Amino acid sequence: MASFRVKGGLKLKGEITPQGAKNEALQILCAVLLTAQKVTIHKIPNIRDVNKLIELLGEMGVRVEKLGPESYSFQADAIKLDYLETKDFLIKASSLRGSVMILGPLLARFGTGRLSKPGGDKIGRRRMDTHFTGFQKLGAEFHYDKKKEIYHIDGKNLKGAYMLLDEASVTGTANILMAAVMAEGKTTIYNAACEPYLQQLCDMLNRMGAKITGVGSNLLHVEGVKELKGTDHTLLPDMIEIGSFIGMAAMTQSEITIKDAQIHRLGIIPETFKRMGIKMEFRGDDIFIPAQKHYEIETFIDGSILTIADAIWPGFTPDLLSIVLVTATQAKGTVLVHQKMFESRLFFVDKLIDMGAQIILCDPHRATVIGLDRKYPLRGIRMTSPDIRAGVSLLIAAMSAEGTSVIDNIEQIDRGYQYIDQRLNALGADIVRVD
Ligand SMILES: CC(=O)N[C@H]1[C@@H](OP(=O)(O)OP(=O)(O)OC[C@H]2O[C@@H](n3ccc(=O)[nH]c3=O)[C@H](O)[C@@H]2O)O[C@H](CO)[C@@H](O)[C@@H]1O
Ligand SMILES: C=C(OP(=O)(O)O)C(=O)O
Repeated sequence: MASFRVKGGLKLKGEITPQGAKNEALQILCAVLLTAQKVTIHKIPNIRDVNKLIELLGEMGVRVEKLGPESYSFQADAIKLDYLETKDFLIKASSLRGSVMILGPLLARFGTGRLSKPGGDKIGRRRMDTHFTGFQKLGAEFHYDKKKEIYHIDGKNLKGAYMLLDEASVTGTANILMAAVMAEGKTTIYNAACEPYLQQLCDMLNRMGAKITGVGSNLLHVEGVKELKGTDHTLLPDMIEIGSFIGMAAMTQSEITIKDAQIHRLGIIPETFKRMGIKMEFRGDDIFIPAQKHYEIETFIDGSILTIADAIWPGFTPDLLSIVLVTATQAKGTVLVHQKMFESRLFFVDKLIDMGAQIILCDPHRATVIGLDRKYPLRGIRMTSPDIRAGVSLLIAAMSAEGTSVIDNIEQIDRGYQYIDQRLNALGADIVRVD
């Protein structure tokens, strides 16, 4: 288990370029299974989850070629379906959440898929019903081996269907969409998730020959085609990394420019940080955050305490609520953070409380943060990172704190943030990786 030793109280200065988006990468990488032709992908981040998925694709028979530091080509012209029956496959596939999205493409192209319980953050229940109900609507048969915890999905000759998803699941929508693109006839997916990464997936599939309309809305229409061809795709900048850098700049009183942020695809994210009093300027496609001694959380118009809650896109992404929460600890004012989607994602606040933050955990979904307005700095402590976003929130807390902190279990952070220690040290941070 590796750790970060973080010297607090340092101000950062300079430019940082966001990595390619983790959660988009996981969808796009699974989509390479949909064609026997070559697919080239650019801006692939060098992070644990993505590397694991690339390795898994390689084991499945996909020919993987590294073309440059962030570019790869993939060719799925010799998939070894018998590998899906091995223990090695089940173990590797279950080590990350994103692997669940190999099921849709496998079903579409080969009429069969297998998976053991997918991994990912332990942040509450993470059900998969939406995925399987969608596959069943297309005519596939689903079987769950309870003893071995293996999901089986089988079905040749999928047929297009109308479906109203029981929840706008991100990976569920991607999975069903990829299963539907080669189903016979017309599929309609209502209550689809529509975040930018899904829009990117739709655009990529359309370039491969799919016929999807309604992109960007929660009503997708798919006209099935016989086969798909190769394409080139470039990932968006990671919006969760961008949000993390905004929070980090405010907490550490740093002057940072986030380069090439594709601001028009960030939805409500910049506005939400602005409501916390954080000043930022859009300079072309860069976000300039000046060093700011104080930032004051707005209230609602009637003077009541601001609530920041997650919601499906175009609402505020749940993956940034932990960052909002830590950033509020040194703001002036009070905010109620309401994590509606996941029930175990706020428990990391006990570490922030140990550091001196004023937080009341109201229940598993809600925490009230009373900002200290920098009257008292947080204190450096030793702590463990429970999940990817809490991990980065603790890193931000440690960077702003007085003294030195140690963060254990940084494998969680490495799941989704590329060379984060080196990139932040280049701006003036002091983070040492201890193995
Ligand atoms: C690999 C990947 O892409 N992971 C992301 C993906 O996970 P993932 O696709 O697994 O998450 P889902 O969108 O399926 O659902 C997330 C949670 O929200 C609940 N839910 C979802 C939709 C809804 O309308 N109502 C509702 O309550 C679900 O029951 C679940 O507990 O989307 C999540 C929600 O943005 C993000 O946190 C994850 O980072
Ligand atoms: C929850 C997340 O990831 P995963 O779905 O891979 O666990 C995340 O990226 O914040």
